[in-house]
Parts: sequence; C-alpha cells; structure tokens
Amino acid sequence: MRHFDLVIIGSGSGNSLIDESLDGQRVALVDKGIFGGTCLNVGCIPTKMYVHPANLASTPERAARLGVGLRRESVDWVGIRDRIFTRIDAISSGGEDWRRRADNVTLYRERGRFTGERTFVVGDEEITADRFVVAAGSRPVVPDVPGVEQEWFEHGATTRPAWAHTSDTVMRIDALPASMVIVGGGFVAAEFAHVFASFGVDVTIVLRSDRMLREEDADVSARFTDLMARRVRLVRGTTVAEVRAEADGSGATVVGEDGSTHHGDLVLFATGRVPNGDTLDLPKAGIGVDDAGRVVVDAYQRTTAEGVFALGDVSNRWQLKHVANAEMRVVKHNLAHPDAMIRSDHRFVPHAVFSEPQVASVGLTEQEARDAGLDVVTAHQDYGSIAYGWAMEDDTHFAKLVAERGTGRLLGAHIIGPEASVLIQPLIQAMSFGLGAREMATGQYWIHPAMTELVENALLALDL
Ligand SMILES: Cc1cc2nc3c(=O)[nH]c(=O)nc-3n(C[C@H](O)[C@H](O)[C@H](O)COP(=O)(O)OP(=O)(O)OC[C@H]3O[C@@H](n4cnc5c(N)ncnc54)[C@H](O)[C@@H]3O)c2cc1C
Ligand SMILES: NC(=O)c1ccc[n+]([C@@H]2O[C@H](COP(=O)([O-])OP(=O)(O)OC[C@H]3O[C@@H](n4cnc5c(N)ncnc54)[C@H](O)[C@@H]3O)[C@@H](O)[C@H]2O)c1
Repeated sequence: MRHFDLVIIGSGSGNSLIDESLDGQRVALVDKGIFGGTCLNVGCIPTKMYVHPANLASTPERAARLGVGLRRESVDWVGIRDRIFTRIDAISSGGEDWRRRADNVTLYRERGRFTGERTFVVGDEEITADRFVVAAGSRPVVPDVPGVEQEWFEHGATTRPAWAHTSDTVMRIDALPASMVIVGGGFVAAEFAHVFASFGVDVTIVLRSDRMLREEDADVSARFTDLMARRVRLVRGTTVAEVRAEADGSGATVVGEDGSTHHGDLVLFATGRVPNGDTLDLPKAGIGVDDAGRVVVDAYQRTTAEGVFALGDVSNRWQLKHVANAEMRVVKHNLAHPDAMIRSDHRFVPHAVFSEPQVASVGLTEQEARDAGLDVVTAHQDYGSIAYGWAMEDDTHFAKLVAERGTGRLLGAHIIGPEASVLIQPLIQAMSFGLGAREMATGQYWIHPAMTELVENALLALDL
C-alpha cells in the first residue's frame, strides 16, 4: 500500500494546489476525467469562447437600429469548434504531461473512492495519506423522466443517443442542428440559448417556472425572460413529463405535463449540477455531507474528517470557478500553515451570466434584503439614461442597487445589459471593503461619458 503526504481528488482547482510549496512532499493527484476539470474543458472557458463569436454573429440586429447595415454571412461551426478545442485540448494535455513529469507527483487517471479513514482506492490500488483534499467538482443532472437515462451522460458512456446532450457534450457536436430544445432556465440555458440562437439555430426553451434566471433579483429575472422571449421560443410553466426519440432518428420531442410537444433535432438538458461526493464513499472516511449532497466544510475548508479538506463545487453552493479558486488558495495556505489557518470569505460572491443580455449580480436581491428585515432603499437606473447608453439607443437594460437606509451600506447590486460583468466590479469592491454608497458616488471622479456613469448615477439615485 503506497502512502502519500497528500492526496488531491480532482484536477480542476485541485490541480492548482500543487506548486513549489509541496516540493519534497509525496503528492497523489487523482482524476478519472479530462485533465483540468470542468472550467477548462467543458465549462467557463469553452462557453465564453463560443459566446464571443455569438456576440459577433448577433451584432447585425443591434447595428441595424443605429443605421449600420451588417449581414451575418456565415457561421463556420466546425472552424469555431476546432479553434476552441485545439487550444483547450492542448492546455489540458500539456498540463497533464507537466504533472506526470513532476518528481513528487503521482497521477492516477481512474475513479477513486474512500475505503476508510484517509484510505482510498484508485482502480485496484489502495493508497493512504496524511492529508486529503476533496476537489471532485459536480456533474450535470438530467430530468428523471421516461425517455431519458442519467447513465447516458456518465463519463465514457457510449449509449447516449445523438440528440441528447448536456453542457459536457454539446460544444463538440459535428454540425449545428436546425432546431434545439433547451430544458431548464438557469445559467447554462441562458448562455447556450444565446450562442445557438446567434448561430442561426431555431431554439425552444422549455421552462418549469414562468421566469428564467429565477435566482436573480425579480426585476432582472423578469426583464431577462422578456428579452430572451424575443429571440427564442420560450415555453413557460411546463414541466417535462417525457422525451420521445423520433422514430426516424431526427432528434426528439420533449413532452410537457400539460401535453404540449416540442421537437428539437437536439435536446440540451440544462437542469442543474450535483456535487460528485456521492461517487466517493465519503461516509467510510467520516466525511459528512449535507442534505444537498455537498461535503460539509468549516470556514477553513476542513471537512468533518481529521486531515481532510474540501473545496469547489463538491462542497460549496455557488458552483463558480472564482469561488473554487478562492477556496483553493485558502486550502493551500492551511495545508502549509496548520497553526495559522485562514478562513474563506464568502460574504460577497458575485456571478455573471454571459448571455445576451449579460447579467451580473452581487449581494442580496431586494426580496432577500426585505426578508432579512432590513430598512431597504433601492435605485433603478436605465442604461438609456446615461450618455453612453443613450448613444447606444438602449431602452431595455438597467442597474438596480439595494442599500440600507440611513447607513448607506450597499446590500446588493444587479445589472442587466452590455458589459454587466465588468460594470459590477466597482460595486463588488465597495461591498467587500465596506465603502458606503454616498462615499463611493461622490468621493471619486467618474469618467464622462463612460458606461460606468450607470453605476455613479444609480448610487446617486439611492434615497438614503
Ligand atoms: C457550461 C458551464 C459554464 C460555466 N461557466 C462558468 C463561468 O463563466 N464562470 C464561473 O465562475 N463558473 C462557471 N462554471 C462553473 C465552473 O466550471 C465550476 O464551478 C468549476 O469548474 C468547479 O471547479 P472544481 O475544481 O470544484 O471542480 P472540477 O473542475 O469539476 O474538477 C473536479 C474533477 O474531479 C474529478 N472527479 C470527480 N469525481 C472523481 C472520482 N470519484 N475519482 C476521480 N476523479 C474524480 C472530475 O473528473 C473532475 O475533473 C461553468 C460550468 C459549466 C458546466
Ligand atoms: N456564467 C457562469 O458563471 C456559469 C455558466 C454556466 C454554468 N455555471 C454554473 O453551473 C451551474 C449549473 O448551471 P445550470 O444552468 O445547469 O443550473 P441552474 O441551477 O442555474 O439552473 C437549472 C435550471 O433547470 C431547471 N430544472 C431543474 N430540474 C428540472 C427538471 N427536472 N425539469 C425541468 N427543469 C428543471 C431549474 O428550474 C433551473 O431553471 C450553475 O449553478 C452555475 O453555478 C456558471
């Protein structure tokens, strides 16, 4: 039985734990899937590499309003796909080679699971270690309805019908389908609807509820839903009851509980992700999980088992790369400094949805702030009311701020519109460093007529 100083399960953010601070230690890195994890291979990076050309492909519609005639002549799907994955696959395999060459790192490319306290089996080899880091990420789930099998989507499965996809597979298809049904209304649905609609695919989104991006502030979610409904067929309030493969192999029909039917040459299930802890026999190692299947960690990223840390999608509720990376940095410090551990800071976790329009958010929604019993004041600022947004003839996008009356403390910021993911950053900074709305608005210059005046004017509009 081989013994290691440290075993890391997962080569996403887990891989970034390995640097010179571990020189001289025997480290095992275990990953059954594509080296580099979700963000690099099937998540943030390839999706945004599609979003950018999608933004270009959808420019003609926006330009026409301003008197500029553009025509989308073609979308070279295979060319775009191959450019993206030639670059990504090289990073993945280069990273794997680099790890293999490290003297102190043993790479296991198989599924692993715990067999006891700090005892782990990979393939048919049992290994032990003083310390473990569980960074095993999450995986997509598909609706449990007739006509759909979860096993189709397991890594390495060969039984998946050609029409059935999750975000893991849809970016590598051979050709654009004529039509696509997207089931779900969260981040993945919003981003892929933009990509495929921009590329000319006839997209239908089948939504269980009446709004997309339901976790956003209600005003943002409502506006996003209305704007997306102008671009794709949006079927609301329809729970999927069944999916029927077409007999002639031309895709499938999604059948709603209301009896409605929606054909797609391709069906993309964008119905959430579950943590991978359930594949690891965690109870055998004394590692606790919560009701949602997430590994339970304290502020230092320690699990309930001595010497075992966890980070990223396997243990946090945000399922975002910047959170996994931040937690990775905390774990790295805490492994090196067991007597002076630092805590993760989850106070103001922002996110952005890279769709059209973009959405970005940090902190409390108005409803959450009211539910928390705070004395809430809000401001709504349209892009069209500031000079740059006016130049863009913008009449649909806005920023919304939530603050505390009297103190001027910023509680939340929500932006829907161009460059929302960038415009939100000064607000994240203000909240993180305790800068109040008044000081932020008046204590600095705001470049005129830049888009950041949206933030300035929203701050000034707060009736504190
Ligand atoms: C389509 C899509 C787009 C996204 N876009 C963004 C974005 O724009 N911004 C953002 O912040 N986040 C985004 N995310 C989320 C982001 O990708 C994840 O939050 C992040 O990658 C999680 O990192 P991780 O290290 O926790 O897990 P992962 O990167 O998933 O790594 C876990 C690794 O563990 C391995 N593993 C799991 N179980 C076992 C086992 N039993 N044995 C061996 N190995 C195992 C897996 O093979 C995997 O490689 C996106 C996600 C998706 C799906
Ligand atoms: N830009 C980003 O940061 C980004 C982009 C993509 C994904 N992600 C991460 O990946 C995670 C997963 O994204 P996602 O969009 O799959 O999940 P999500 O949780 O954002 O949305 C899931 C959607 O599927 C619906 N749904 C769930 N079960 C269903 C069922 N049985 N039938 C019909 N609808 C159902 C939900 O109502 C919801 O609309 C996100 O939580 C996010 O953290 C981030």
